[in-house]
Amino acid sequence: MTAAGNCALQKFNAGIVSMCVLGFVISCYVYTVEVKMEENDSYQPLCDISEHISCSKVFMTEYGKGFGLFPKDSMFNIPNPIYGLVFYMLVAILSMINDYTFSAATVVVGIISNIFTIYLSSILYLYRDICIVCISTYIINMVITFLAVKKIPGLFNGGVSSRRFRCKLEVYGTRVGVSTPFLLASILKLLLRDSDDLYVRSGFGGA
Ligand SMILES: C/C(=C\C[C@@]12O[C@]1(C)C(=O)c1ccccc1C2=O)CCC[C@H](C)CCC[C@H](C)CCCC(C)C
Repeated sequence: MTAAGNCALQKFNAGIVSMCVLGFVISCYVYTVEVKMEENDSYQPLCDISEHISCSKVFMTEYGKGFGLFPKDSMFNIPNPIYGLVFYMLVAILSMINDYTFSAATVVVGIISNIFTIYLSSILYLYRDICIVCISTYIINMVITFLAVKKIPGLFNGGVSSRRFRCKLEVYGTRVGVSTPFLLASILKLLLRDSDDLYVRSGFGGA
């Protein structure tokens, strides 16, 4: 059976790629919030809901750049969401290659991302902060790793899982593939327009 005809693989790939798109969009959002916060002190992002449910509280700490692991002048001391963008792009590419080595690599990268999740959530706990966008990326990383592990048996011919899946997702798969860039663009536009409103409002407050 060819990889393309294996519906189990298609299902897992569609799942992983969807999670990567979601993670990519969230990372874009986090990055725009960080940029706007640096431009304007009174900017209030949508993810700041209350004192303890706040995203901006941790973005501006030393852990918001290079995960707080690198010295200030290091070239790795870049905003965490940039790492996120590279990570989700990498996982999406790796997962679409239905080869044992690349699938194993997806699992390894997924496990590394879960180690970062444990580290970052312990920092959220120390700050007694609930950062919704951060926690969403933790859940996404867990789902990606779970799907990447489940995909492995489907790589082998006559894998146990392949018989159970009928190719219902073939249509869904192509539809997602075509519309994803458009969906992504409209979500981003919506998010940016919303935060611009807040930006203007808070700007008027100060003027
Ligand atoms: C938006 C994002 C994570 C959110 C957040 O990082 C944010 C924004 C942050 O400021 C923060 C502050 C304090 C505590 C927690 C947080 C976070 O939660 C992306 C994660 C993606 C994932 C966790 C990346 C996995 C890392 C790769 C495997 C690459 C590592 C590369 C190494 C060279 C460092």
